Amino acid sequence: MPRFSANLSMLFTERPFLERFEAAARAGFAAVECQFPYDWPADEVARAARGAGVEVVLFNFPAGDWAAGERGLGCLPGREDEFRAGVARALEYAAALGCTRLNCLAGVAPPAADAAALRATLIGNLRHAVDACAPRGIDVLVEAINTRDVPGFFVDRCTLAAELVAAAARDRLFIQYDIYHAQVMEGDLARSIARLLPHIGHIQFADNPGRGEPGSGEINFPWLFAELDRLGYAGWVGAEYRPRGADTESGLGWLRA
Ligand SMILES: O=C(O)[C@@H](O)C(=O)CO
Ligand SMILES: [Mg+2]
Repeated sequence: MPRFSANLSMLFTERPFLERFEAAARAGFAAVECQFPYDWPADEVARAARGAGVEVVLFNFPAGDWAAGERGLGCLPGREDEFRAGVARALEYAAALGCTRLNCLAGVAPPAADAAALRATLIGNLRHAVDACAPRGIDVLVEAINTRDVPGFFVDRCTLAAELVAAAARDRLFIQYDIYHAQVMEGDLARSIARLLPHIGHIQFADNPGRGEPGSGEINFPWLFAELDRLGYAGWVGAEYRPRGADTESGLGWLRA
């Protein structure tokens, strides 16, 4: 079985954030990840992870005004300074948490924006992020998000994420392969993972439809997890789903299968 991490932005949300680290450890996770740790002081997050004995394996760069509907800054012309300040802030947290993977969310394309300008902005920001992170031993990832859930998201397919990684031409820049988003937009999961494997730095999953735990939708996770082993994927696989039951624990049968 792959090495699983619990995404604390979606799992164990029945508890306050800083208590989720211990809950994940008790449930059997050796590692955790989250989307944004920035609402809590880095030293408090580090203390929670250390106290629970779990590794923090990934989080996102700051992604703009989330409450206002922004879903990332990477592709947005004119927001480069804000993106770069976010990289610096993420590096502060990564140092405190010992985290070596940071994910870049490209953002939602502004209406009538020039796609070439968005692409150039994203590539420039990815290069900046890698140039800032790589000397610290930190990988940068770019994640494709489905446009049914996030209409207009600029990087909507793993094939596009792969193309951007190639165009940026930087070491330590990888795809964050989210199985849920890939199933919604592209399907053909096993073959696309196999084809992109050398460029995948992290995998996340949820079932489809509904973004719930394995077994709540159409994806054959027992087979797919075994395929990740057969393919030799040695990275982390992040459980990033909405538990269907009253609490996270009741939906962890997949972890114990
Ligand atoms: O798939 C997702 O939604 C997350 O990985 C994320 O960070 C963007 O919300
Ligand atoms: Mg994801």
